[in-house]
Amino acid sequence: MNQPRQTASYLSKRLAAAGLQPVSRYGQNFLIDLNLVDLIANSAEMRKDDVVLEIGTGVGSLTSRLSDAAGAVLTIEIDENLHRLAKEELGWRPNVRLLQGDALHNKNTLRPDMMEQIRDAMSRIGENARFLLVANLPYNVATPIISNLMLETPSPDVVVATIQKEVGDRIVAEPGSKDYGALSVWLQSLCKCSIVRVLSPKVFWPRPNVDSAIIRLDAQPEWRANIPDLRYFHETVRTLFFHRRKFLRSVVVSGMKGRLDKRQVDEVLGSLGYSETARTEELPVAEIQRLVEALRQAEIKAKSEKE
Ligand SMILES: C[S@@+](CC[C@H](N)C(=O)[O-])C[C@H]1O[C@@H](n2cnc3c(N)ncnc32)[C@H](O)[C@@H]1O
Repeated sequence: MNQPRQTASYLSKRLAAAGLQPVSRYGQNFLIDLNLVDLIANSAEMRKDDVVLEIGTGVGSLTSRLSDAAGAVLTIEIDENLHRLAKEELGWRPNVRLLQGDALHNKNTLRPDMMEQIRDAMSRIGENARFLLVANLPYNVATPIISNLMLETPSPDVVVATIQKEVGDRIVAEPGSKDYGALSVWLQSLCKCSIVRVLSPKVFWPRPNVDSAIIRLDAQPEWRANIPDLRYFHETVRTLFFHRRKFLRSVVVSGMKGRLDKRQVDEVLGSLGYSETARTEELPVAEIQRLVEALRQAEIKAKSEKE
């Protein structure tokens, strides 16, 4: 089967022939530079024992490259019309499964049957199977998709995704910078994070209003194993960055309300040597991990004292 020639005019004609137009609420900005579609696929360094999840099939141009390189591809598209078009293009490929629907079950969870299919595909491939997310993600849901995927079983070994550049900057941000926040700490605690390429709006049709970036995340299982309670860590990091401008002490006191009192919070912060004027956004990732674990232990102690 011929690969679609993904230029803006090819795509607009193809959609028009099906009576369709890009739907902006679904973040339908299609990559029209085939070299960049290749760059995304190549950056993932796929193997035949990889199971790849693609969120946002579109008309399937990245999907066909994923199918060529990986063992199995599960691709999901929210738009019924695009799902139908992609099925016509890709339906003959034995290692591609196309799902129609929302990849997110709600803002904190991915669609359970999608994850079930990933697990099934991995068990079919066997013990060397890896799980990858490779996608040109819809920008409005890129952050919950990547963040929540890290809490799933399996979580991805590698993520290569096109996202809004601003989100990419937040992912790789260093402590003390304006972009450093909960997303940086969460993902940098679990993965080596890098920006592969910044993309101008020109390489998409229709053009988005913002720059984009291809990011790559490489999971580090030994880092993950150092975090005793991932869900607690995820939630608490979000709490710590909720009020960026406040001092750490007042952020922790308000975030831990009903769980730890002021004296208990001061004990934790004192034991870690934080001054009155410390701020969360200045703390390196490893220090935030230490702080969250100390808060968790203090909560466990406080609960056991109540009982
Ligand atoms: C940026 S486009 C990428 C399309 C194609 N993969 C490409 O590279 O040109 C994002 C796609 O995700 C789809 N989409 C948006 N929200 C979605 C969601 N919650 N679940 C699944 N697909 C979604 C859109 O309809 C759109 O086709």
